[in-house]
Amino acid sequence: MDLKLQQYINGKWVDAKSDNTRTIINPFNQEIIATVPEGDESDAKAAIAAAREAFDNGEWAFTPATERGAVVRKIAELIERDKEELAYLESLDTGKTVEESRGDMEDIAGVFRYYGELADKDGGELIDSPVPNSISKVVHEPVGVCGQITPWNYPLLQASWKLAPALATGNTLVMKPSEITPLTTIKVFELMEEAGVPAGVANLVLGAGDTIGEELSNNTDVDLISFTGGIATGKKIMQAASVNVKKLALELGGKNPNVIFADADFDLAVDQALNGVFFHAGQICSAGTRLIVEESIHDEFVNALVERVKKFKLGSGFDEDTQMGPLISADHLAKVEKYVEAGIEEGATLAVGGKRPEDPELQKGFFYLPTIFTDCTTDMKVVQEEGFGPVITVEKFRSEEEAVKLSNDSIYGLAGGVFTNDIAKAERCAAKMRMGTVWINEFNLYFPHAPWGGFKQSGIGRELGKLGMEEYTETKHIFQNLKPEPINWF
Ligand SMILES: NC(=O)c1ccc[n+]([C@@H]2O[C@H](COP(=O)([O-])OP(=O)(O)OC[C@H]3O[C@@H](n4cnc5c(N)ncnc54)[C@H](O)[C@@H]3O)[C@@H](O)[C@H]2O)c1
Ligand SMILES: C[N+](C)(C)CC=O
Repeated sequence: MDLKLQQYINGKWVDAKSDNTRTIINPFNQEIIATVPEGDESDAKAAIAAAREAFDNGEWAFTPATERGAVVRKIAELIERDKEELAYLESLDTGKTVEESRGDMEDIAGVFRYYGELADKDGGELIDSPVPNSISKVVHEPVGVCGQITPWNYPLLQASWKLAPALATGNTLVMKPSEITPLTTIKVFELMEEAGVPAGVANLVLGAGDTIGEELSNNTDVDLISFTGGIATGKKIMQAASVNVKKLALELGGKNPNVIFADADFDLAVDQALNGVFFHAGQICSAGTRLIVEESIHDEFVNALVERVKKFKLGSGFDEDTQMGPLISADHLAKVEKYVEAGIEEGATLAVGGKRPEDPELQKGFFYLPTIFTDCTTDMKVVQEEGFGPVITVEKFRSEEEAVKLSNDSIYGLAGGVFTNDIAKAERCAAKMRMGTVWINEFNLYFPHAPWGGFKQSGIGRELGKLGMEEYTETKHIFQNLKPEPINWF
């Protein structure tokens, strides 16, 4: 593996100060694929100090946005140059199919290109001042030192949503990827160094959340935390970040409704219901795991899903016939199994799946069969909680109002879908569904131009789009009196 298996601090590739290491395994067969440094608070402190120095006394914040944009676009070019290697590493690390990883790499290059092009498009604005003989202008400045923490399910995609806008707006940063899937994030730091990101501007620390992650949240030299991960972790970060009132961007979990009306295109809805959940074995924040089907087509729709699910090919992400790979870890597999047990105990009916596969080829990996529960009610834990695995729950509805009510009966508000050929009805539902993204006759589509993020406990703020860039800026009003006179009040 041609990869610097180290941390990157102040422009240097380094081991952990403690010399501790962590092994990284392939979830398909539990083979060791790499050994990386296991940093701790002292490594995090060194990286934060480098980022603080680079922001306070370096040039990056005052580099013309046009030049910053060119560096960010160069990163996009290098990602495209190395996309096959990056896709290989992502599938090796996460178990997802290499086709999915190739798609991720295209998306990721697009994110860096989008923010590279947006970098110098917002020079602020002149205000038509109400005060005679004055100049009033609004400018956007970088926030400062940004702590960036990412999850294991889309390691490089979620990293790109943070790195690209932060660099484009002149911030410095310390990134901590998930300790179990660091490989593509290491690679992109190699590419950022090659693209000319100055020493100290982007720093990479490797290790656990309760050491490095907590240091980033607690350290008063960090001005912003951008976190993507589970709600429980997000709440801990919110509390820790209050130490110096950090700016916060939180992209948290989802339990995403997918509403299927009887007047939908049936085959499209079946296909999209499967795509909406079983990509990456359901380990997707916006997976449409909460299926809500109009009663009149419920049985036919469920039967169609079950027949398709029974034919799924599970296997290695590097086998081109594979449709679904393993879950990320033994711990996560155990969590999904407990989640399914709870569904059975609550009275949901197992229509298909609900156990590990028996295929001898799959016994070394963390595999779980695609699973569908019917006879589900909104009060069930298996309906309300994010299982983060290949598990669909199915509820019925009889009216548009009931469909929307069920969709909104959740602590989450990340994303949702509506399938119908009555576009007026789709728009009415979309207007009432309390979530950051609503797809109509589509599911799990996203691109750099449109903002992404959650209502309610699915998060705070937005990534992607212009809002994703604004998250990394502070807004300043500069007022100049051209004919100043004493006020003589006192
Ligand atoms: N909203 C989105 O866009 C989005 C995208 C991807 C994943 N997710 C969510 O992420 C979750 C799955 O990812 P995960 O299992 O890696 O989540 P997680 O919360 O367990 O870990 C996420 C990151 O936080 C770090 N961390 C753990 N404890 C920490 C602490 N106390 N302080 C600081 N950092 C800490 C981890 O090391 C990891 O890097 C799911 O809930 C999924 O919905 C959301
Ligand atoms: C990539 N995304 C944000 C749609 C799903 C992440 O889990």
